[in-house]
Amino acid sequence: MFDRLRPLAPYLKRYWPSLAWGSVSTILYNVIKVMIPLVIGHAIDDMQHGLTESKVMHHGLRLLGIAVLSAVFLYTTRQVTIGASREIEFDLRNDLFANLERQPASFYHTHRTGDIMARTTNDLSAVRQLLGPAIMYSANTIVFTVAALPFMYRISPRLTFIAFVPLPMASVIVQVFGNRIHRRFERIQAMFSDISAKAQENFAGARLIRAFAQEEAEIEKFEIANREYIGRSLHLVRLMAMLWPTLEFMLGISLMITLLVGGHEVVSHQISVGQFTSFNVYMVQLTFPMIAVGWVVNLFQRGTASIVRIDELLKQVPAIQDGPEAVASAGPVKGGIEFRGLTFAYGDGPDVLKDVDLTVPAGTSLAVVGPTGSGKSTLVGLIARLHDAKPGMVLIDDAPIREYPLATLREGIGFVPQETFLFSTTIHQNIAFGVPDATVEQVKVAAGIAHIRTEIEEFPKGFETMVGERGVTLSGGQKQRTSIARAVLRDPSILILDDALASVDTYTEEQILGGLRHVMQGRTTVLISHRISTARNADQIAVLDAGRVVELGTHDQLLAMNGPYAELFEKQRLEEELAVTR
Ligand SMILES: Nc1ncnc2c1ncn2[C@@H]1O[C@H](COP(=O)(O)OP(=O)(O)OP(=O)(O)O)[C@@H](O)[C@H]1O
Repeated sequence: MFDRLRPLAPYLKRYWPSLAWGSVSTILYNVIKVMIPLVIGHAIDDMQHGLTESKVMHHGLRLLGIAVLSAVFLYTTRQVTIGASREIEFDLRNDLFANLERQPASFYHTHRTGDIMARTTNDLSAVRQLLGPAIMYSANTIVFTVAALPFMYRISPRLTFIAFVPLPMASVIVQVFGNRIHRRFERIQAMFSDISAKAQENFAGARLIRAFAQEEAEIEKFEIANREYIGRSLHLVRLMAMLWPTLEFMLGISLMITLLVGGHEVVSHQISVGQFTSFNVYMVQLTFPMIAVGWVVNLFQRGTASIVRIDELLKQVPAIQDGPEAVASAGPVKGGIEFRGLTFAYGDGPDVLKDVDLTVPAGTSLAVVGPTGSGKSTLVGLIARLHDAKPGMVLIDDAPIREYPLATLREGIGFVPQETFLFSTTIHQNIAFGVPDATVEQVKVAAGIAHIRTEIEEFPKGFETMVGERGVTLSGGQKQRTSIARAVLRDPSILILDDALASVDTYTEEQILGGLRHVMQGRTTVLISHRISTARNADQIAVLDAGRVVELGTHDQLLAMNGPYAELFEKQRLEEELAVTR
């Protein structure tokens, strides 16, 4: 079990002063608590040998002193230990978030959001319980038992031995139960992740579910998963319900043995009534710490299961990060892009791009057209290192792309992805994302270039309008243009538009392209499109088909080739004519 706790070592080390102080408080608290039975024992013995008012007062004051001191140390124990567990929880949560934030997009394709959320909430809370209450209660039990044993032994070695006989049995029971609890808890946590993931997907895909009238079916599926979860939880509850009474029963037997054997020792004058009473008070004082062992074991089992799940996320090394070849002084990016004999596959999958040779001089534009699935998004994703090509296949300003630190590379790129994403905040904040010190005027200018400024200003709150869950829902085209404004505001050397004009009409498209042409003078633009109208003015147009560049040239050159581009152009021209005559 301790092996599994190893990931916590650096955190425990960081807070060792608190933990050390917590340990000192725990020891002092328990040492003081051990005095209570002794004082009571003395008081009872005094009753048999002429009790006076002053003696009563004396014992009373001693008990009061003990109560005050133990209260103080109990307070510091709880405050320091639970406080440290909260600090560690804080650090762990930050580290988890930071590591998740550095993961490439592919990580989120292979890990479900709900599962990640469950690990960062439920599992984290289980780890905190282990670090706080579990450690505190087990330390209390151990220290109190160690402190009380010599006193109990001094009263009667035989009685101590006999009273403690059932306890090893109790620990065996706890161990057996503990293993089962651990296994069941692991299954419960895994199921909880499943349920969270299911709920998250349902909320995110709410529109689709309504559109396909799948509410009832989804509710039913959720209910099945939920029933399974509760079934497994009840299994655990049953186990726990058996553990506690078993432990209490063992302690009851201990008390009974104490009464039988101790009573006999009192009758035969081996120990006094006061000593017998002290012994009993010790046994009662030990009851809760012993019962707590069962609960603590449960917390330990849960916590260790959870730390393993959290550690899996913490250990996840971002697949794309600065390597040894990154040159700290590289950059800033000027905008020259080259794909040299580029062949690329996702993981062990088939080649998605094959032998791509393309050069985009800084300050020029490249349009990429081609059928769906031909590799267009993959190609532009390689420029921002959203996925990594083999070394030497992608060059920026004639240097291998990996020589640029990721931050420098991405600072020089404005990326408008195919699927736009807006945060639940104001339109201003959404556009200024990545440029936190952008002025209101700069945001407005960027919105103007993306041809969305007037529409935003028509909202009652203008650029301060909230988007998403807490505000307005923008149309697909409005979202795309907000996303373009966001990329333009970064003042990038390379602007990448991945089918970013698909949701706007041809008139708006023309206006945006006109604005961009002006802004992007001297900078590099790469745009993906299904429409010839978007691509036709680019300095170069590459036609991709099944991962290969099948045609490359200007609009006029490609038309003259009479190949797939000319075919596409003709098809779209006819479609436009039909739309006009209809
Ligand atoms: N993350 C990924 N993991 C594995 N395969 C992927 C991944 N992303 C894309 N692919 C595969 O790579 C191929 C090219 O996809 P890509 O998105 O680059 O095409 P595209 O030309 O941009 O298509 P579209 O015009 O439909 O957006 C497709 O076969 C796709 O299934």
